Amino acid sequence: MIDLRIDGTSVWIAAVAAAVAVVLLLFKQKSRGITDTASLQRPPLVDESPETGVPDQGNVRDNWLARRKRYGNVFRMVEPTGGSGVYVGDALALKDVIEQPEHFDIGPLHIFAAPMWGISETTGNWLAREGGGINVKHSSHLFSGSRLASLQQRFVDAVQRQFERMQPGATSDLFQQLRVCFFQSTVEALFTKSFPEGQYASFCIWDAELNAFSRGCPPPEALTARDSFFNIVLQQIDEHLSECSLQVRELMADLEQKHGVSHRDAVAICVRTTWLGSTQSPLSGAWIISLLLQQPNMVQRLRTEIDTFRKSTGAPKTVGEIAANPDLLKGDNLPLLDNIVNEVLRVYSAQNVPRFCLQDAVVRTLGPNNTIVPMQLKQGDVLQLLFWNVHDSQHNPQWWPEQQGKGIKYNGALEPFDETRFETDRRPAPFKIGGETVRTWTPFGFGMRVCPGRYWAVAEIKAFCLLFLDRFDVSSAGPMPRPDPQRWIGVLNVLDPLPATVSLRA
Ligand code: HEM
Repeated sequence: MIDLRIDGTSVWIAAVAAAVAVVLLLFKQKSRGITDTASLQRPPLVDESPETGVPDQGNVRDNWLARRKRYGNVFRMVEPTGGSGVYVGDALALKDVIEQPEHFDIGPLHIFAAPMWGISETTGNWLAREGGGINVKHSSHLFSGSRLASLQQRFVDAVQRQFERMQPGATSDLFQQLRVCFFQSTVEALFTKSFPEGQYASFCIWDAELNAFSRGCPPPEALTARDSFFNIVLQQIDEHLSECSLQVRELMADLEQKHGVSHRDAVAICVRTTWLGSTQSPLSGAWIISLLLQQPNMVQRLRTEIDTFRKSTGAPKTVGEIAANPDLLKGDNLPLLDNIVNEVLRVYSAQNVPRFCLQDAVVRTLGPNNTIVPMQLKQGDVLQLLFWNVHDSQHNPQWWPEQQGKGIKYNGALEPFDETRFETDRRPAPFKIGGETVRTWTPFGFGMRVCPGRYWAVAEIKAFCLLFLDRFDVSSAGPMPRPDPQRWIGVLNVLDPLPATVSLRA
């Protein structure tokens, strides 16, 4: 997931703005034929909000909330560095952006972000043009159907190996332990069982520095961490390709043979996909178990749900067999688990993805009483699409109504956790405006750039949860850890440890 933070220290946006001239040149040809709003009656520019407009709140999350309170769901922010970005958290404006890829593209941003994964300038340019779309489309194919099933089986085998090694009886930071297990299982599933252990701490150092890589000045320790991860992936591919997942083998073959990407760059694109698959999912897995430990009654209900389902499947299946089969994990079979995963994605996953405005364009935003307020975006604007803002139940109670007595607001979370809001009769529906349908639930984005790993993400989070509950009991769990308000945008990082003792279930 693309994690571009809006903290005061970030000069990412400034770097992008400074390079706009280059990008515009690159995209001159592409922009031909796009309607220029000069010929239309111009709606107002997205409000310009001077940096001084809202006092610094001390962390990324509270800065965002204060700005939203003052400027609404779509606003231009002038960063302390002088660069500017437009934050789009309005359901209708998001639709307009996503559905006009000819106006709003992620492509140019690939050029700046390429060093994050060791992608060369040439391939960064290819990704910025046709390569980005090709890669997302091919990845969607790789992470679905029978290919997904084989990857999921590898993931489940890897989780079981990890869980076998967990020390029952010891008290430790369970949140951290779970993240590590999930991460290791992900890389073993994608590559091989011999993927060296102990990489997660270094991965996190690198993962936190997308902004710095994008502006060309990563800290030395992040560069070392990236290179170390890159070299392990390179070694896995060069020395054990036949043992790697279908996903890795087919991605490499497609990039090298069909698109003429160099071997090193094909590896770098694999590194990028692995990174995208290893940032959010391990955190989501750890958040879900942490939440369950706060609600023993929910654990009991989940165990009953899985037992009932196991027995209903003709020849009874083991939990491992169910966890390895993405079809069996679907919401119709295990509705409580499905609702919990959705609510984790809603409350503990603050989605933020960037787009670049290729040509002056108008987007519609929602005004009071279902009115439509058009706003103008300028060529060169860097947009941050905030899907999570639409999911915010406190901010949008019309789509996410609360029910008396339901939901628990945990320490540091912005809103109550209430998995019942995804039950059939409460499930969020898209809303209609003038006969047009607008989405209100998009944890993986939508349209041409929708997350190609979404089915795997959901299947692996569910499998991780089921395998854990099947194998372990937990005692003396500490309180729910708080999400880190400084690392707000992207799936939420954790601020506190979760001390807990695991024991094997009888
Ligand atoms: C909880 C887990 C995850 C969440 C919430 C998530 C969410 C997202 C979102 C919101 C986007 C951007 C969509 C857009 O630009 O409009 C995205 C892109 C992407 N995700 Fe995921 N994702 C998750 C897990 C995964 C996994 C497991 C993989 C695969 C290993 C993956 C691979 C990708 C790729 C390849 C892209 C496309 C980036 C591009 O445009 O080139 N994601 N994801």
